[in-house]
Amino acid sequence: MGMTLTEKILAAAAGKEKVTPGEIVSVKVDVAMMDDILGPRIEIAERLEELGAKIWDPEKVVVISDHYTPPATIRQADIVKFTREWARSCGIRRYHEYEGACHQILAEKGYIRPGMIAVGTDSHTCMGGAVGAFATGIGSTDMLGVLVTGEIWLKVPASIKVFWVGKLGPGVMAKDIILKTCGIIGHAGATYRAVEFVGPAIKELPMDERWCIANMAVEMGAKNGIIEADAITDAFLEALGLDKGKHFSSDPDAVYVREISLDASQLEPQVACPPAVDKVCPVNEVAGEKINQAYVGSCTGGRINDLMMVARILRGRKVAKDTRLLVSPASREVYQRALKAGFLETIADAGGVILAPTCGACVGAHSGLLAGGERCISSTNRNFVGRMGSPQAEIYLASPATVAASALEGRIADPRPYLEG
Ligand SMILES: CC(C)[C@H](C(=O)O)[C@@H](O)C(=O)O
Ligand code: SF4
Repeated sequence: MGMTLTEKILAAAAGKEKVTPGEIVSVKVDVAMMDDILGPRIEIAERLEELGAKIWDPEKVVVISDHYTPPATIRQADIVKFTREWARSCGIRRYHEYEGACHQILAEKGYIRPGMIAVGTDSHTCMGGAVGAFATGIGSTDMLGVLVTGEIWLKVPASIKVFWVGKLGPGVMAKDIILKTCGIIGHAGATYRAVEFVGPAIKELPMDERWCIANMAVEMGAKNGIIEADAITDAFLEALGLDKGKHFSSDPDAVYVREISLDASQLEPQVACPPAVDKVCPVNEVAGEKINQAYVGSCTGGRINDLMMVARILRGRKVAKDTRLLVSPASREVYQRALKAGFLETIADAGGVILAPTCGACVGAHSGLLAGGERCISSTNRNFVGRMGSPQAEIYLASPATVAASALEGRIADPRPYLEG
């Protein structure tokens, strides 16, 4: 009986020929990421000191201050200062702040590569699976164990295969693929599972779009989301001057606990309705709902490909009166590329407001952008009560294309008419 991609990566990292779902293995970690909000300040620094323990390999540790940059309170500023000083004191060279969301930094710097084991103190660390690595979010206690030993124990997750055939139509994006998938599997339907995305519709996606899909695996409860590395992955890493890593692929006779087959050519733009990520429907079922705010940003939907799509829809048009369009590039690097490409100018000319690259708005770390009774459509990954501000505000999740079209109309809108011709 063969192994799946996830099982093969875990077997190699555990130094074993074979692993089976449910088995407990100890694997060597290649990348350990901590962010400011759940990183060293949450007991890790203190416990390491108490233990008199050293970090097993500072070169494999990445620390990123992103949730609290820019700080909205003095306490947040203190946390960023503590995180920065701790990283320096431990000789951690790869410390980043004011550069954007942690998962985008891990991605665009090529810190995570095919075949690697990557762990991070943030639930969307699974985004690293987009390059054919095993990447998962862990808590601070587990991270303490990783920092001291360089290993982590894992229960091998059984795999779900999501097979996407066909080709996405104009105005339909990877976010629509992952929202549709979340709607089918449900917010807990992949609990402690690996979700492997395969098929021609996935294979033709550029890296920017693959990150979005792997990022939201955790919104189905998944342990990890993963896309097999291929020539597109290699080209992405080559452009960074990095090695291709170790490519693995699922055996033809690999065993999956569930297999779902979907057709991207039939896929319409999707929307996740408040207050759950799996309350998903085609955009036209909620089109016309008034919105007060449209948000483009985050590690899910703030990349250059997203900003290019937003600029394409906004070009020569104006954001609706009484509607706020806020755009936060996923990282400083994306910001600079979008500036050079003129996308930010186009967005600003249409009436969009460009915010700094930050987690802040996505997770309400800036004490929230939304007042009670307001409605926002957002390219982010969570729409829980109170996520972006008032508990009486509502958040719809959608692709950057749908967000842009909705900003123009001041109501939830299908982006496809804006892309015809
Ligand atoms: C605040 C942080 C712990 C959280 C996460 O782990 O995902 C955040 O990044 C989020 O998006 O909700
Ligand atoms: S989901 Fe939002 S808050 Fe969480 S890491 Fe990504 S950008 Fe930051």
